[in-house]
Amino acid sequence: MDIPSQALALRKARRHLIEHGRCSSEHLDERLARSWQRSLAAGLQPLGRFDPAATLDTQGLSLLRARHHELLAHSLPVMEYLFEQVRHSQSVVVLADPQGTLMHTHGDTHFLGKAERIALTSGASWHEQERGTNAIGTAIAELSAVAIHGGEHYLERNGFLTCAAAPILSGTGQLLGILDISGEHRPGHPHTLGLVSTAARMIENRLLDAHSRHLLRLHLHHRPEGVGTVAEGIVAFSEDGWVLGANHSALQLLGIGRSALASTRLDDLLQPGLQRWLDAQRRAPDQMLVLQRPDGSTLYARLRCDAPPVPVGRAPQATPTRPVLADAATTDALSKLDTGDRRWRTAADRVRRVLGKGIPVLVQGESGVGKELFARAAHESGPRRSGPFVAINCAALPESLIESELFGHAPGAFTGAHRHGRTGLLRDAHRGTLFLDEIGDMPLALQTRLLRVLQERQVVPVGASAAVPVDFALICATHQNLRQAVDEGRFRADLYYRLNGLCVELPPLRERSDLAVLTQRLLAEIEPDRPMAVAPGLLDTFGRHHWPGNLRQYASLLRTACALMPDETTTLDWEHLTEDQREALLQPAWQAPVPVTGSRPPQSLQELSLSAIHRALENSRGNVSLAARQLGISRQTLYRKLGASESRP
Ligand SMILES: Nc1ncnc2c1ncn2[C@@H]1O[C@H](COP(=O)(O)OP(=O)(O)OP(=O)(O)O)[C@@H](O)[C@H]1O
Repeated sequence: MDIPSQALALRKARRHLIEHGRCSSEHLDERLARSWQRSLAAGLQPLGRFDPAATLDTQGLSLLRARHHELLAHSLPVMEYLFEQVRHSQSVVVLADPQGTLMHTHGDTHFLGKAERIALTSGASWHEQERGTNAIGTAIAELSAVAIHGGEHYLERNGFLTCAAAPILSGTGQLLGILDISGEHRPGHPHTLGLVSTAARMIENRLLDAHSRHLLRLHLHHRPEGVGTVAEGIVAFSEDGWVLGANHSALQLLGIGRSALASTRLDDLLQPGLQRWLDAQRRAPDQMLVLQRPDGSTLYARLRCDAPPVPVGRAPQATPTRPVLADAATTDALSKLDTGDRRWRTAADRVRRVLGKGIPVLVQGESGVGKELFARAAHESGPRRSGPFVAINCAALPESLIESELFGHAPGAFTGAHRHGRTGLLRDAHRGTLFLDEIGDMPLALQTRLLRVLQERQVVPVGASAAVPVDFALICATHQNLRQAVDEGRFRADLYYRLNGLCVELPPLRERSDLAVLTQRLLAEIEPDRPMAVAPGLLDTFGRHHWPGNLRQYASLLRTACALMPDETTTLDWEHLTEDQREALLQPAWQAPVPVTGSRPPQSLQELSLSAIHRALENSRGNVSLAARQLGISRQTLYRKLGASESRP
């Protein structure tokens, strides 16, 4: 149909709808007819007004953004790029959650004013049930990219809009969100749908990569030059070759549907088999693999693995167990803390297996790695979650009080005792979880009493004669090497074995592979109302820092930096850090190898100046003021030059 006859058909369909209160499929294409039908069934009137109650308040919006922080983090740069492409077309770029609630809008300020009047602002819902046919709502209903122009909108009041939206899917096909461009309805936005679909693919690929860090990934295409582009297929698979996730292009290239995920092995789809690729990759990590499909066609691929690859020569399993899909896996409290680090995830998976089985858990890790948060999440993920979680820091309790605090005491048991007695923390944890932090610091005499409680499952309060039964799950934590404490006689061996049912170790921050996502999570918690990001150069510096205080120190740095940032700023950069923080972050620079030049001489003026800065920092042993004085530049210029170099790809 040409444009005038389309417009005529649409007018007829609308008249029919208004006059007869029914949809006429005669004048509409199938998809539009389905959507109008759904809008009608939702009780919406084409000439009706929208209900303002469908907009989230600030708190609701903050919660929504916190819940989707990872999607937001990966989408924001793409949205900015997308907006550059439509800058002069009176448009906004919008990200909505899977229910059609707008989470972020980026756009033309003039049009944003207008958009605000039609509720195209964060917090508003554009679900079909609320607003009838529109690109966001209809893309959700149809689970495909959709453009809705002018009068195709079900509500007449939205007829001045043209919108194009594409779903963003996870590697297992779960709807994560909707990307949309909405603008004034004018003829001639022919490329917008393609643009928004490509941008959605970019976000999907970034998310799939981020979510699959713990898996092996093949990036493939039917041309070698296509690998690494937005058109590439990405397939994520387990070490024993089960396909666990794939983007749309990969499904097409491999000739499989989503239903094949978790039930198909790559060896059945591509030759030569997995072990040969792993061996090839080990010999030449960046080489392009040439793979054959069963129909004889060729695919080119690069293998990526952030985790250590399978040992060479490992025999393929005869009957590998079918895996559980990541999305179908738990959405418990532990998984909410999981930001993708493989060691952290392994610890969480192991703890999940023993929850509710009466096996004590010992969490080890440096101070500030999040042991208590982990223990609390483990409690909330297990069958005792409706019971209490009682956390005791054994190092912080005064020795004179620790016994009565833990075991309770009878009324008037000693001078200063509570008149009515105390139940004690062990009994407070009844039917819940007792978390003993810094267990390595518990005095030896108390270790003996604790051991008795754990063996007999009952407590005798101080000054009482009768024992009281207790029933709690036990999680202990320590930053000490308990085994060594046992060897040195500071910790009872029998208690150590009793506590150590399952021992897991949480990685220090400097060794985590998920810094970007973790940062995003922390920022979303600190600033739920601002979609924040860290400048890439600064994030690289964070990634190289030693972080002796681990997550506690990092969260505190981010918190201070966010507080110092102007309200309208959303990218955290060097200038938002305090002087002390900048100094501390640059401290390791003099220890690290000079990053730019390596063994080759500097190739440009910028490299030359950077190499001079690193040398000066080396000479001043990290003292920035001294290095700047030696170079004859201000401290600000030194930071700026370092920052600029770090944000270069
Ligand atoms: N996954 C996380 N997300 C957000 N914040 C976190 C996370 N893990 C830790 N933190 C932050 O780090 C701080 C320290 O966490 P936590 O007290 O659980 O560490 P810890 O290992 O038990 O420390 P310590 O050994 O000193 O007792 C918390 O107050 C919190 O601010």
